[in-house]
Amino acid sequence: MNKKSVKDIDVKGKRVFCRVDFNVPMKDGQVTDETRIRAALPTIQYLTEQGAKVILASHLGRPKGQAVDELRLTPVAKRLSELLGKEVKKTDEAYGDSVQAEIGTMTDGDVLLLENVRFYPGEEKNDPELAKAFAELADVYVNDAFGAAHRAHASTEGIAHHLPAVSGLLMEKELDVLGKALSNPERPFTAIIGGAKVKDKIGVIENLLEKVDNLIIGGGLAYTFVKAQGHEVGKSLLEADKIDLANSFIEKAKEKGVNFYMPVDVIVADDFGEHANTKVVAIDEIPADWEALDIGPKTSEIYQDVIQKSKLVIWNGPMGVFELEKFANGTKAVAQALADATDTYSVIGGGDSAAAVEKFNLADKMSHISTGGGASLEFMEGKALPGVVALNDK
Ligand SMILES: Nc1ncnc2c1ncn2[C@@H]1O[C@H](COP(=O)(O)OP(=O)(O)OP(=O)(O)O)[C@@H](O)[C@H]1O
Ligand SMILES: O=C(O)[C@H](O)COP(=O)(O)O
Repeated sequence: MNKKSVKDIDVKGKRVFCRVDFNVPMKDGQVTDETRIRAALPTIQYLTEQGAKVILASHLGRPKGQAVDELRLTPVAKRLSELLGKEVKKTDEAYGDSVQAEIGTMTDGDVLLLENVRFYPGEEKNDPELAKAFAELADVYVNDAFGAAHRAHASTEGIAHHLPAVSGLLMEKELDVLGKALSNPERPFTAIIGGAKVKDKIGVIENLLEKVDNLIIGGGLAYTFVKAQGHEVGKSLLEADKIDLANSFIEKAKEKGVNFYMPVDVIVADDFGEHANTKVVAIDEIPADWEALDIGPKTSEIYQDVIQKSKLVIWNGPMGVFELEKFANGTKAVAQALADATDTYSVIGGGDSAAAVEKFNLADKMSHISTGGGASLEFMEGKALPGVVALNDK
C-alpha cells in the first residue's frame, strides 16, 4: 500500500485520534456480534504498547445527526474493555470542552472511547468545523475504519486534512488483501456474486469481468440473468429494467473468455417463509406461481467444483435466502467448499456473506473475511475510498 501506516510514525506520548468501525449489531443494550471490535484490537494494542493516548471514535447505526440513547457506544466501551483487559473510559460527547478535559487526565497507554460521531449533523456532511474540532483533540490521526472508508465524513475524511494521517493495521490488511486479489490474482481466479439485486452489483460485476477466470452468479439477482437467457422465472426476484444489462454481461464474459456460471436448477417455494412448500426444478421449469429462493443441488455441485479448482475466490452475497433453513443449502454449500478447499485463498466480501459464514461456523476456515460491507463492495468496483485517499502517502 502506498499510504503511511501507524508503524511508519512515532506515536509515543502522542494523543492519537483513532477512527474505528464499531458499527456492530446490538440487542437489548448488548453487542451481539463483536467481530468488528476484535478486528480493531491489533491497532489499539499496538498504540497502547507504544505509549500513545488512544482516543477512539466510531459511528453506530444511522442516528441522523442527533443523540439517540439506543445508539450510544457505552455497551461497546464495556465489551472493548473486557477484550483489552484494561479500563476503557467513555465520554458522553465526541468533541468539545468536556472531552478535552477528559483527555487531559489521560496517561500514556490509556484508551478512551468518544460518543457516536453521527450524533452530530456535521459528521455525515463532512463539515470542516467539526473535522477541525475532532482534530483539536489529538496530535495524530489513525484511520482503522475500513468498513467506513467509503464515506467522506468528518471523522473519516475531513479530519485527515488537519493532522498527520495514517492507516491502522486493520485498514492496511484489508487494503493489502483486497488490493492484491484485484491487481495480481493467483489463477484460476473466481468471483461469486449473489445477494438480492443486480442494481447493487452492477459495478462489481463490470469490474470483476475484466479480471476473473470464472464468474459465478447466485442469489436473487440470478433470476434477471435467467430471464435474460429466455427462461420464465415465475415470482422470483426480477429487475425487468436490468435484463438487457444482464445480457450484455453474459456477452462480455464470452468476449473476454470468462466462464460464466448461472444456476441450472433451483429450489422453488409456493410462498416466502419456512412454512412454504418447496421443490427442486430445472432452471427452465420454474412454475409461474412459484418463487426461486435458493440454488439447487446440481448447481451447488457445479459451483463447488469450480471453487475446488480455483486458487483465489472472492465471494460477495448469499446464494439464497440463507436466513431461512429451507433456503440455506446453496449458501452453505459454497461456504463449505471454500472451507474444504485448503489450497484456495478465500476472500469474503463482508456484509451478508460474512454473516452466513459466521452462521455456519466456518469463519475460521476462510482466508480473509472483510469487515467492510459497502466499503469492500466499492473497493471491488474499483472505486477510490475517500477515507483512504485522504491519508498521507509513503
Ligand atoms: N433467491 C432469492 N430471493 C430473494 N431474496 C434473496 C434470494 N437470494 C438471496 N436473497 C436475499 O438477499 C439478501 C442479501 O442481499 P444483499 O444484496 O444485501 O447481499 P450482500 O451484498 O451480501 O450484503 P451487504 O449489502 O450487507 O454487503 C439476503 O437477505 C437474502 O435473503
Ligand atoms: O456497516 C457498515 O457497512 C459501515 O459501518 C458503514 O455504515 P453506513 O452504511 O451506515 O455508513
